[in-house]
This record gives sequence, structure tokens and C-alpha cells, in this order.
Amino acid sequence: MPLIEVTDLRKRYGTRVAVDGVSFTVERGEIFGILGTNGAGKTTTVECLQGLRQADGGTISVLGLNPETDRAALTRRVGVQLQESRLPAKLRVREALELFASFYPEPADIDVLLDQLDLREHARSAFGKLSGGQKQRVSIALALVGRPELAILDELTTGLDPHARRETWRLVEGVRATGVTVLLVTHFMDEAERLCDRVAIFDAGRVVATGTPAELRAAAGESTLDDAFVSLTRSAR
Ligand SMILES: Nc1ncnc2c1ncn2[C@@H]1O[C@H](COP(=O)(O)OP(=O)(O)OP(=O)(O)O)[C@@H](O)[C@H]1O
Repeated sequence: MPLIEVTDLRKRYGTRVAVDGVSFTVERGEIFGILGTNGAGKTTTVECLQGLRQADGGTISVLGLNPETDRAALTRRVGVQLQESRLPAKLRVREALELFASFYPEPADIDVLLDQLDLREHARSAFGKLSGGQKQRVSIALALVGRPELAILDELTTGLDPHARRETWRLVEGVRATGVTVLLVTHFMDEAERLCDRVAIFDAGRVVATGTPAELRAAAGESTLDDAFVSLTRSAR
């Protein structure tokens, strides 16, 4: 059984259709990318997967659970990357990890996590004093502290320099190597190409293509995922 199965998902806000019949599956152990044009319905879809929004139609199964009715059980098994602004500036890195660990029945060992994310030397630093890359690593650590089976990472490397982006990619590969399935929402084609086993391309509330980055390049007859993305989303308009 797929780890995530979304079938004909529909969601509107008033008269605006945000998600218009989206279907895709994510297998256990994959890094699966959700790519899309602005306003394509990516965030709405991911919020429905977490049980944060109620769908108007279709079905969703995450880890065999229904996010709308089993949200509490799901929350214990899914790690979500927080946007950095949601953490108080004075909170120290270790304190933040300890606080989040207290929400879970069997949290990760915080020292192991600090080492894994190269944060040991910043354990006593206030969150507000960290660099962008360090903050990003903390937000990934917080997503992993509950030892999730699925990690949802949104805008993983936005605002990071090329070195920090590559470091973050290596971290995500390391996370997957420990058996965690990763759902990655990104605008960066190089990131998707480098990290994702498969991607779904969203455009105007629909999935216009699903496959490995190589399959999508071949289907669009393009040599880069960037060009394939432009071609696939333009032809859907
Ligand atoms: N709370 C809301 N109320 C009304 N309309 C909304 C709301 N949230 C999103 N929308 C609209 O629904 C559509 C899909 O938005 P969504 O945020 O899911 O797209 P997205 O793919 O995540 O976009 P982006 O890449 O720009 O972040 C957009 O037209 C957006 O304006």
C-alpha cells in the first residue's frame, strides 16, 4: 500500500477552485517532490494531507489513516518543517528540540539529532542569532524529533546560499537513508532533480505530470527539468 494515496482531491475557497481533482501516490522510502506554478494548489493539497483543511471531495490516505478523522494519530507519525518565524528568537536550539520532543511518545535522541544535523556547537545558541542555513537545519531537526515515518518539507532551501543548499540536500538524503519518506514542496528544479525520486507537477489545481525527473524531461522532449516544467505547465494552460 502506498504511504500516501490522494484520489480526485477537490478544494475550493468560496468560488475559487484551488484543487481541481488531484491524484497521486507516494511510496514508502521515496523522496517525492511537489512542484508547481504559483497558486497551483500545492500548499492547499499538503494542508489537506495533514488534516489542516477539509477537502470538498476525493479521498486521502496517509499511513493508512484519514487525515480528517485521524489527525491526532497522524500528527504523531508525520513531521512537518515549520517556517522559521514561528519560533521565538530567544529560544535556544536544544530547548526548542526538548520542547518539541515532549509532544511525542518516543522522540529521537536529541544529541544524535544535533550531530546528524551538524548543530552540536549551536545547541546553546538562541534561535534568533543563527544564520539562515542554521535556522533551516533547526527546522528540519524539529520535523524529525518525533521520529516520523513521513517528513513534509516546504520551501526547504529558500533563502540559502549555494553551499548551504547543498549541505541541506545531503541532510535530506541522510534522512531518507534512515527510512523516512520525504514529501518535498519546492519551486527549485535543480533541487527536485537532485533529490526527488519522483515528482508531481501541479498547474492550476491539477497534476499535469508525474514521474521521475528523467521521465518528465523525456516526455517534454527537453534536456532540463526546468525546461520540461515550463513546457508541461504551458501546454496545460
Ligand atoms: N485561505 C484562502 N482563502 C482563499 N483563497 C485561497 C486561500 N488559500 C489559497 N487560496 C487560493 O487558492 C489557490 C491555491 O493556493 P495554494 O496556496 O494552495 O497554491 P500554491 O501552489 O501553494 O502556491 P505558491 O506556489 O504561490 O505558494 C490560489 O489561487 C490561492 O489564491
